[in-house]
Amino acid sequence: MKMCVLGAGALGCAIGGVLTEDGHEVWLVNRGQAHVDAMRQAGLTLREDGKDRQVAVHAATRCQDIGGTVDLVIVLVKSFHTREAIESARCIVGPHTVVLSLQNGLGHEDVLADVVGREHVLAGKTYAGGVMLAPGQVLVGTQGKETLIGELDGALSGRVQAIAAAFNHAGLTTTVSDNILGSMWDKLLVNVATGALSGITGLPYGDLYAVPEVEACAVAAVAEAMAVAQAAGIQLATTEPRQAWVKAADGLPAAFKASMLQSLEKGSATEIDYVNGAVVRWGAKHGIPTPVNQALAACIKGIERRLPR
Ligand SMILES: NC(=O)C1=CN([C@@H]2O[C@H](COP(=O)(O)OP(=O)(O)OC[C@H]3O[C@@H](n4cnc5c(N)ncnc54)[C@H](OP(=O)(O)O)[C@@H]3O)[C@@H](O)[C@H]2O)C=CC1
Ligand SMILES: CC(C)(CO)C(=O)C(=O)O
Repeated sequence: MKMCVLGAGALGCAIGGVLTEDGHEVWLVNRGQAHVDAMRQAGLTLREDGKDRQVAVHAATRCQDIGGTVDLVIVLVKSFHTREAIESARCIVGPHTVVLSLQNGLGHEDVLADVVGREHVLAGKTYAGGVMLAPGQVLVGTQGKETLIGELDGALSGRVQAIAAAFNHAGLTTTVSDNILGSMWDKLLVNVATGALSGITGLPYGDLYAVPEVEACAVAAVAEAMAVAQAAGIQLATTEPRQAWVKAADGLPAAFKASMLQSLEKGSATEIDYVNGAVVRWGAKHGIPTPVNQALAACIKGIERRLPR
């Protein structure tokens, strides 16, 4: 399959790297010249289980450099860059191209559909992870981590099954979901549990999980989000709020920092509007109060305001 990872940063390089190793023609598109130059010169370095391996990859700063359309675009820019990124990728979207977001949070599919047309768009979420170590080098956390993908209408189409088969063959444990909205909300609950609280406290997981008041707040935020999902008719696999809190730390070391904290430490904006902010918006639409998520979002917005501009 010919693919493009649009926004090949921490997670995009982890996923794009293993797909390349499995023989796919994968273009890693990232606007950062230093990162692209490093990948072109020395290949992409994947660090997994303490060992490094080099993968020869196609890397570009612009989709125009790919030459022609692709079968699959995997969107992995941060949420607030989605529109700009997909607009720059129109030249690689042909009549049969599928566009799949694996980003955290809610709302990306509408933005993608707006630009390329809803018929091109699949939805997805992943529990895989990646950390940028240096330009051209990423820490890969894909083994045993589930990815769920699906058609927006729940159809078990040939194209979604073909993509799942390709991902599975490459070692990305992937399931086709006939309830992708539910799967997306299950992942949202995981991010609601720890994202904002990590960002506000500045704590890595080992310390975050040692504070009972933090856990109580996380569980309350997830409970609100579950009430919103229920009012919106979303079918969740999560049956009680604490599951999301436990799942958020599954297999991660004590030193792990949630992506929201990593963003703030880099001086970047966070995806709060697409995570707790999405819960607040959906809550308002369905008449469910969301004071905990509102407070968490407000605190992160305040912290973002302090960042140097
Ligand atoms: N990292 C992880 O473990 C996980 C991440 N996710 C989700 O995946 C998404 C990506 O996260 P992550 O990989 O951590 O983020 P990164 O910031 O590491 O990667 C995104 C990259 O996309 C680049 N970019 C932004 N706009 C464009 C553009 N128009 N064209 C090309 N490149 C662009 C960014 O450049 P610049 O830095 O200049 O903005 C950045 O290098 C997020 O939604 C996140 O929530 C989900 C699960 C786990
Ligand atoms: C790793 C995980 C699942 C939970 O912290 C995550 O998605 C994030 O940090 O954004």
